[in-house]
Amino acid sequence: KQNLPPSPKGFPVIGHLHLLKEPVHRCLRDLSQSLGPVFSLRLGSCRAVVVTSSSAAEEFLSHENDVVFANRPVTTMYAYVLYSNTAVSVAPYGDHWRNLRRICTAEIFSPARLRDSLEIRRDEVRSLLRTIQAASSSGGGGNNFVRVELRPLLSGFTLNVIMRMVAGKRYYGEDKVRELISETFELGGFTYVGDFLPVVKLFDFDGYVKRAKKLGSKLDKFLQELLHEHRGKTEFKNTMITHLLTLQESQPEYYTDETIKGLVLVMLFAGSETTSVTLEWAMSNLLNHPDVLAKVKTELNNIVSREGRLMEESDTSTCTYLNNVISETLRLYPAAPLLIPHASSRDCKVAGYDIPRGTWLFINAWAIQRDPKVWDEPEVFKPERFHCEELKIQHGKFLPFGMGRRGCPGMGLAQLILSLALGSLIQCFDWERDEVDMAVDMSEGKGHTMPKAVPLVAKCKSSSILDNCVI
Ligand code: HEM
Repeated sequence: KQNLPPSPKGFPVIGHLHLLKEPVHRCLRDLSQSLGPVFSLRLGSCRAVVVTSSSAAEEFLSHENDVVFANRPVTTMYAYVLYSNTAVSVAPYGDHWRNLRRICTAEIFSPARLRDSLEIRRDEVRSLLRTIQAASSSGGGGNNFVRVELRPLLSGFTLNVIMRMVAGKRYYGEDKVRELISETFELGGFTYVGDFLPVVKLFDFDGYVKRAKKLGSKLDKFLQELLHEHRGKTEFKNTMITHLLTLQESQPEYYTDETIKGLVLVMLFAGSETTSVTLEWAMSNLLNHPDVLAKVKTELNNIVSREGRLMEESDTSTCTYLNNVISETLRLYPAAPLLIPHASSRDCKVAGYDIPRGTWLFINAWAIQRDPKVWDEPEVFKPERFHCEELKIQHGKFLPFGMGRRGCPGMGLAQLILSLALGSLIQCFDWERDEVDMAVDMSEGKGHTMPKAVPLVAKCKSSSILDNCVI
């Protein structure tokens, strides 16, 4: 008798699992065109609701319902990798999660902690610029444009920023962390078929459970070593781990080893690839829109270069057009197109529908941010639209960092990294497409963070500012 959201025709046992094709956000948007902005799917034994309109998103994640949907689905992968689903990104809503979020707000992302780590971000951006400068001079220097493969540079850069903030170490060139992170992404936390069809998990036909267990113990070993190093040595000052270990001494019940390891892992998983993928999309957009690129350069010349210096983090709030470019990139290419799935903790009624307890909730941010009912020329890259400050705070319409209680706590840090890195790349180099007459391919590849299908290769040469400034 329940009034459930509409649903397509499904099969016994598998329900609608067969309908999900990569890229899933596109496939769900297509389904919404016939089923409407709120529809439900049966994924094996799990029920899911998919939301594709800004008003419905706001209703699901608004004050009243936000608390009901503040849970996360429980998955096999995070049971092994994120300490029995207890790390901040996957923990069920409740006291433990609230405590983790409090630690994030007060001890990791507070303005004071971000100020403490400013030098790290500055240093890593300079190191990225030096690498590109070296490549451009080895290509003949002067007026010659040289080819640069940006993906490995950008992903190395963001991983180093996060690793240094967390553990005081650079990891560029060392493959251990990268391998562990990419194996985790490969196993895919919310897409394992065994979480929907328990029989698959029970017999572990594809060896997934075995791999997840093995990966969990490799990650734990790596993290325990990091904690051990930090306990033994005084050279690690001002890292997230030393800070949390100091707090552990006075409040051991809150800051257990497991809590600290879980926080470190989540920072690495949630913070590095999301940011590097966004930088790659932003550069790709700019190469396809040389007029926009020129406008960003002019803004940077007017605010920074005319003072004969390189961009600093303190400039990021003043460079509004640059920030609009980043917002427009996140609108068209959100690194978490379906956010992270939420789950309902009790039966509720939303948008006129009955939603049973335990329902998975997918908010299709990618589709909402391209909805022609909300956005003028939604498929066009137009940073000017963000001149209107209001757009950034209309939660249900622009939600690349999610919204409500489970919204991204790293948003401020991500914006600092994105703005400083993108601004510095544009200030210090002139950029053009690898093949001048051919647009950069903007198709989406496979993966949770919606990476580009074709890694970005661009051409660049040093700007005149580098003649006067030492990086
Ligand atoms: C461009 C960069 C980033 C994007 C687009 C992004 C986006 C998101 C989104 C969409 C969510 C889920 C929100 C929801 O479920 O409603 C999320 C959660 C989260 N993000 Fe980010 N994020 C970024 C960078 C970062 C960084 C740099 C960090 C930390 C170093 C971080 C840490 C987290 C954590 C811990 C959560 C889980 C929150 C919870 O479940 O309570 N993110 N992020």
